[in-house]
Amino acid sequence: MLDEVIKDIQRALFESDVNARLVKKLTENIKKTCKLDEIPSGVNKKKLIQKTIFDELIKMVDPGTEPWKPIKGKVNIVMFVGLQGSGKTTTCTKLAFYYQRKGFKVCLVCTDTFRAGAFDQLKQNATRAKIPFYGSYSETDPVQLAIDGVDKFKSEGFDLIIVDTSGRHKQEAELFAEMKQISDVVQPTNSIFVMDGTIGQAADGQAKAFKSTVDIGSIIITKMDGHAKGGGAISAVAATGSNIMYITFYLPKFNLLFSFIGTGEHIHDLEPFTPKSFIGKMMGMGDISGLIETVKDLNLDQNKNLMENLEKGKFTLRDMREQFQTIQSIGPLSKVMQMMPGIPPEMAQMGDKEGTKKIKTFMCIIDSMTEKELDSDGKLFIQQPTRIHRIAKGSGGTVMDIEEMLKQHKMFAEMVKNLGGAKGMLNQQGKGRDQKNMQMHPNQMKQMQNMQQSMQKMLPPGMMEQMGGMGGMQEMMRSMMGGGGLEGMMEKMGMGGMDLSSLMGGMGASGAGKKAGSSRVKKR
Ligand SMILES: Nc1nc2c(ncn2[C@@H]2O[C@H](COP(=O)(O)OP(=O)(O)OP(=O)(O)O)[C@@H](O)[C@H]2O)c(=O)[nH]1
Repeated sequence: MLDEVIKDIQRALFESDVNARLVKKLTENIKKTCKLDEIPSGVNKKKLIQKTIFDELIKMVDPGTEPWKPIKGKVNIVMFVGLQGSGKTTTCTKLAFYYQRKGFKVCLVCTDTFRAGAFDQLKQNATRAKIPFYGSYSETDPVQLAIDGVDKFKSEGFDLIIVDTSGRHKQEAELFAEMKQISDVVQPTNSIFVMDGTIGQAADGQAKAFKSTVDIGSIIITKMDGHAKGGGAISAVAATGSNIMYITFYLPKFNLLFSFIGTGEHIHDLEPFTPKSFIGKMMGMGDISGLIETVKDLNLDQNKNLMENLEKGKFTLRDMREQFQTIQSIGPLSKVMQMMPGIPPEMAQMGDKEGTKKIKTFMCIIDSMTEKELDSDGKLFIQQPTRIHRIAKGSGGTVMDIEEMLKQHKMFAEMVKNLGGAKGMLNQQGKGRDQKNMQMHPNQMKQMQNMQQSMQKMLPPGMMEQMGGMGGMQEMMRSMMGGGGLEGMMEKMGMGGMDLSSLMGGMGASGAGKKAGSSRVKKR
């Protein structure tokens, strides 16, 4: 069994052009660690093999050091370099947006005078993301632009100044000379090399050439969109774009640190590179740490009004609107769903359109409410149904939409009330840790069932099965309500610390793997 699995993985890695020495080392390590003859009966050998492969793959992409991170309150100057079309300008805005969300005072400087339209592109991206920018239509000297832009933003107290430089189609002396001059005047705290993830073996030469000209601190690999195909260990390795595999497995050996990966053309499509998450996603295990980070970025506990209301067991329509707004700020729902183990990307995409549309409709409805209605518990709509018709007219939503939204709100409001406010919830969390089968009040049970039913209606077909059916969903919800929030939930689902074996068992991820694997076979 082990030999078979190893052969599969070797083939996949060779097909991906991964260096033969690395493949050999990986094989040796797996054989050394995974001594199947010595495993007592009762231990699931398949799971053990998968866990070993997981650990070994992580070792292959993990250089053991953290890439550079900006420090808040200091002037951090980041210079972006890379060939034309690698995705530099797009990635500059993505990175700026990423740190803006983390509370940095961020800005962008365009020094690309080579490509017509480069400044317009940066300007458009930056304006959309509300990020201050500097550039010029008349100044033709990139070095002067760099000096002026950086000076301006330094004097204005920005703590992260991102400088976009121009690219060329290939590695040319002119490009490197310009890059060096800008680097000399700007004195970047960190230079980031942006590399197109689809270039395969050309990555070596490119990385070496750029690294020998400026002191590159880290790499962002773009166009990794295809890599997140779910799947069991081996099929997923094969399903992964071959060129991307080559780069991710090979460049850490050059001592080049990956900081982020670009996963699409939109501003939200940037993810920190962490070996565990990367390999986990590759194996169809979701990205738990990414999910936790995204949730932390939302700073839900800093929403004073909501927290105060929850503590009192209150949940108004205004609170609901704030929740919708928060959800929107993290980008498309599919981004979050893709991080969840067992949900294949194509399924997440399916949920995206409908979910986002519904949230927009609900927000328009809430925006048409009066202050009194917003701060209410929604009962006044039952007492005076004419309010519903008024809102339908003003919001463009239908009476049915409004009723559906009010029903959702009522369900959550009652749940908050029944759980006895935030204090009650905390008590339940404590209990939940010790009690395997948390005792619920009949009211709570009913709320939970209602919630399950409406969630089921909102989920795309097939997703319910992915989540382990109604039983899986019940377990997840019980964990959410009683087991210490998201992290507790992961722990209960057997995903604390991304333990592969329990994950495979707990989530039915191998089933998702089969699907992804088979679609790959068809493609070839
Ligand atoms: N699918 C996908 N496309 C990307 C990604 N990053 C960038 N792109 C696209 O790649 C193309 C080139 O990106 P740019 O940001 O214009 O490239 P650049 O390196 O700034 O090019 P120059 O300014 O000419 O040097 C654009 O169409 C981007 O939308 C990514 O992560 N995934």
